[in-house]
Amino acid sequence: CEGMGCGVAGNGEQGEVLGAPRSTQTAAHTAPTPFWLGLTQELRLPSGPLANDAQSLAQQGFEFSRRPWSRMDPGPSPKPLPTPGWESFPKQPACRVSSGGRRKLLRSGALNMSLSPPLRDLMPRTLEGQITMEKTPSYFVTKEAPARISSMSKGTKLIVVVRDPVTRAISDYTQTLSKKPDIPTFESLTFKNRTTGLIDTSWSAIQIGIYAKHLENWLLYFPIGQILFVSGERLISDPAGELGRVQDFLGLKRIITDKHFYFNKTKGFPCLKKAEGSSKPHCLGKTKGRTHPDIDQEVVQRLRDFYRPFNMKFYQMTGQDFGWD
Ligand SMILES: Nc1ncnc2c1ncn2[C@@H]1O[C@H](COP(=O)(O)OS(=O)(=O)O)[C@@H](OP(=O)(O)O)[C@H]1O
Repeated sequence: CEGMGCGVAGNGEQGEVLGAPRSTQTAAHTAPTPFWLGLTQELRLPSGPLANDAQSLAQQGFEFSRRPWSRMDPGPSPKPLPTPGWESFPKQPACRVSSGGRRKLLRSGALNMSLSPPLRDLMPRTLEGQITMEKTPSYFVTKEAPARISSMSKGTKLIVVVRDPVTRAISDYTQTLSKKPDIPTFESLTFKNRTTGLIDTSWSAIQIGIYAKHLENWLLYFPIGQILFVSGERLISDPAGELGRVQDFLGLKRIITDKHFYFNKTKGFPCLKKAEGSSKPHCLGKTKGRTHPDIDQEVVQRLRDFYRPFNMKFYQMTGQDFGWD
C-alpha cells in the first residue's frame, strides 16, 4: 500500500470512494467506518503512528498535511457535521497524518481516533455523505493499533493490501535503498547467520510479511468478516476486479470498473484513464513500481521456504489463497 496517516471515517452512514463522481457515490445503507491499511510497504515507524499527540507523530517522521484534504471536499451537497464533542464519537474530528504523500488507486483519507486536543485541532471535520479512508501500512504491524481502533469504533472496516511477502520485502528494501544507497545488501540484511540460513526476523522488511502473526493480533478485536484482504498482485493484474471487491465491502455501488483503467506499457502498470478532477490519464508516481535489484536466487528461495508456513496459516485464517507459493 501499497494500499500505504491516521484516519477514518465519515459519519458511518453514507460513503463515497474518493475520485469517483460524487452524485453516484453514496452508499445505499449504513456502512461502518473504513480504515485503510496498506501492507506492501515498509514499516516506517517502529512504534506506529498511533501516538497521542501531534508533536510526537511529527518527531516520528509523520507530516501533517492539510492540502490533501482538498481532495476530500464534499462539494456543495454534503453538509459538515456540527462540531463534535469529545465524547460524542463517532462524530469526533477526524485526523490525517500523511505518510509522505502516498496514494493508491483509492485516495486515502482520515481516521477518527481518540487523540489529544492538539492533534484533534489539526483535523478536518467528518462530513456527511463521505466515507473517510486512511492508509497507514504500519498500523497492521503495530501492536497497540487493534485495541485502540476497536475502542474508538468497533464497527471500523479494515482493508489490508497484501502481496507476496518475499516481493514485499524486496520492494521495501528497494524503497529504503533509493533513500539510503549505502545500506548493506538485501542478502546480508536477510540473515542473522548466512551460513546456518537463520533469517533475521527482527528486520522490519522481513517481519512485516509474517501476515498470519499480525492478523492474530487484529482478530482479538475484530471479526474476520470486518477485514477485507486485497491482493496486491490482483491490484495490478485486475485493478477493477479488486476494487470491485473493495466497493462491495464498503457497501458502495460499483462505480469503478474496467473502463477506468488502461495498461500503460511504459509504466508497466495499470493507470487511470482520467485522473480525479482532470481529463488526463494518471499513473502512480515514480516511487511506485520501481525496478527491484537482482537478489541472489538462493536467498529468495530461502525466504520462500521461511514464509511458506506463515502464508499457509494466513490463507487458512482469511479463507483466501493468495497464490504466493
Ligand atoms: N497501478 C500501479 N502502479 C504502480 N505500482 C503499483 C500499481 N499497483 C500496484 N502497484 C505496486 O504498488 C507498490 C507500491 O506500493 P506502496 O506500498 O509503496 O504504496 S503505498 O505505500 O501504499 O502508497 C509497487 O511496488 P514496487 O513495484 O516495489 O515499487 C507496485 O508494485
